[in-house]
Amino acid sequence: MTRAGCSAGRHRAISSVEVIEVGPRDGLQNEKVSVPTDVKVALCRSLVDAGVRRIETTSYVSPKWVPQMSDNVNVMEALKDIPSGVEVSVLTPNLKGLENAKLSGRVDAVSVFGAASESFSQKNINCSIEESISRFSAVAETALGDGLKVRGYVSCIAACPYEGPIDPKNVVKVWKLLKDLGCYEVSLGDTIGVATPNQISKVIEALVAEGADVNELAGHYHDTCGTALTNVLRSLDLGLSKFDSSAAGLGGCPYAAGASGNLATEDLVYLCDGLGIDTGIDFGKVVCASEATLDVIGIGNRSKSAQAWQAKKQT
Ligand SMILES: CC(C)(COP(=O)([O-])OP(=O)([O-])OC[C@H]1O[C@@H](n2cnc3c(N)ncnc32)[C@H](O)[C@@H]1OP(=O)([O-])[O-])[C@@H](O)C(=O)NCCC(=O)NCCSC(=O)C[C@@](C)(O)CC(=O)[O-]
Repeated sequence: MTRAGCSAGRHRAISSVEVIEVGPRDGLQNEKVSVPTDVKVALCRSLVDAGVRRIETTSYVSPKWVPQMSDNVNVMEALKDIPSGVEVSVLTPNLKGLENAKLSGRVDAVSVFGAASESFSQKNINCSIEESISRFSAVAETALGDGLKVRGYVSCIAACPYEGPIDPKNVVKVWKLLKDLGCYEVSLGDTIGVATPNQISKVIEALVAEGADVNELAGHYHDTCGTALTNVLRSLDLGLSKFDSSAAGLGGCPYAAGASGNLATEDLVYLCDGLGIDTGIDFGKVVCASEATLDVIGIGNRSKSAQAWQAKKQT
């Protein structure tokens, strides 16, 4: 049976998936409980020990806007010795963020984060899309000149918490601008976690029609409506092999009310393991990696596969 807009079963041709662990940043930026620096650092280390090879450790944003990330300098100082084979990335919305990130000495890639919605751009980074691109341009030029990689995000690829549905054309517009700045990869954010697979297809197909290389796109799907994994499956069908996820399904966005956590890394790994797709990540180790963080926050693991694994372990 062929699904609309894609050939069924193409995911079987993908033999490995790159997991970009965003829990320490996207996961923790929105938690009400402030997580101590040493707990964040231990989370990052345990995730790397579980096999994570790309990790977004923190963000260099205004501490007034996102106080949960205000210990960025200390987090990065403690992570200086993360093995060189692990790509460490951080969010940098402007030159001030970039300059601070560079001081850490252990950042491989910086991420600029734009949106396909004007309202979200204003709420999230206090400027229009056009102004954000001009700021990102300065960040990208300096970062690339300093030998850093630059990653791009497009938020609200399917819907915006303030404007509702978003036309894929707006996603294409921002993707092009980010690509022109020199982003090696653009992460497609279903920021409020409402997209369904056909919407994801429309966005990816619109990008590919305008020349996007699927190897330079990543899926960043929140799981508010329980569709994140199905969106991964559809993305695999369409050739994507890079996905952002968050240990234990932590997360949300401070400027997207009601948005729940990211796709859980455990669920992504469980799916890939079942499909015979290599992630390099040990499922049991990644479940254990977030335990101390969850204890501090006072919540359980939000991943269904992790919950099942934990229940089985207790019997
Ligand atoms: C972008 C700004 C800084 C503009 O904020 P602003 O207030 O317009 O900036 P400003 O240039 O007017 O500066 C105001 C103050 O902020 C300081 N400042 C200025 N820049 C920095 C910086 N880099 N680091 C530290 N401090 C900074 C600056 O020094 C000044 O300090 P003051 O003089 O008042 O003491 C602000 O709006 C901000 O920090 N926003 C937070 C954005 C954020 O982190 N959002 C959540 C992440 S995005 C997301 O979750 C979506 C994503 C990526 O996951 C994908 C998806 O799911 O879709």
